[in-house]
Amino acid sequence: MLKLHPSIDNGFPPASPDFQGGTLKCKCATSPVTVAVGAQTAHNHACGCTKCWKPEGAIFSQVAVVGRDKLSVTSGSEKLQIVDPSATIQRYACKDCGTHMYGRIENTKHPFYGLDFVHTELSDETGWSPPGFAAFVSSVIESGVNPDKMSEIRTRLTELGLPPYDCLSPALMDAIATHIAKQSGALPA
Ligand SMILES: N[C@@H](CCC(=O)N[C@@H](CS)C(=O)NCC(=O)O)C(=O)O
Ligand SMILES: [Zn+2]
Ligand SMILES: [Zn+2]
Repeated sequence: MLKLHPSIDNGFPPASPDFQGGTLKCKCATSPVTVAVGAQTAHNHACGCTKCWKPEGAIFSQVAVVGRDKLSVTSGSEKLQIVDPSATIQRYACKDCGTHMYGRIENTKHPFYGLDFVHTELSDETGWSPPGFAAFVSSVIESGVNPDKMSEIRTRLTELGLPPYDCLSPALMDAIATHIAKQSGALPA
């Protein structure tokens, strides 16, 4: 069976109503970095891009967003370093185990400013919002996936209930374009 991501391959439970978040923990056996997320996440999805963190053996990342005011590093902050300071999303990774603990956008004009990116499978809690689509699917080829596998990958994603897109979902692409049009004046603010 094709393996996409350990939290996705066997299906996933629905979100728990009134779920209030949990604690993300890196993979270090001792002194792990911990991050408290104090709310349910939104827009959870599979991402095939080369920049998003993937667990061992996965070809997709699973990534969701939460308000930056709901996220705090609760231990091991000294082990965090920004993977690529020039990227739009500044991904804070544990320098010992490589796990990305959160991604933050500092550009206040960015459509997603105010949201942090998190991988909720790093938490032991259940009840997080499940993934709803797959983004940047064609990008898995950039990580070395054989292009001949793409049809099988898209079929499997669809079967799992994750419509595959080669950028973000239409709803998110529309939201980004609307934000940009309001900034440029093409649409009334
Ligand atoms: N094809 C590129 C796509 C990278 C990309 O654009 N990733 C998206 C989804 S995470 C993004 O918003 N990136 C912003 C960033 O990485 O800062 C790759 O796989 O590296
Ligand atoms: Zn670690
Ligand atoms: Zn990505």
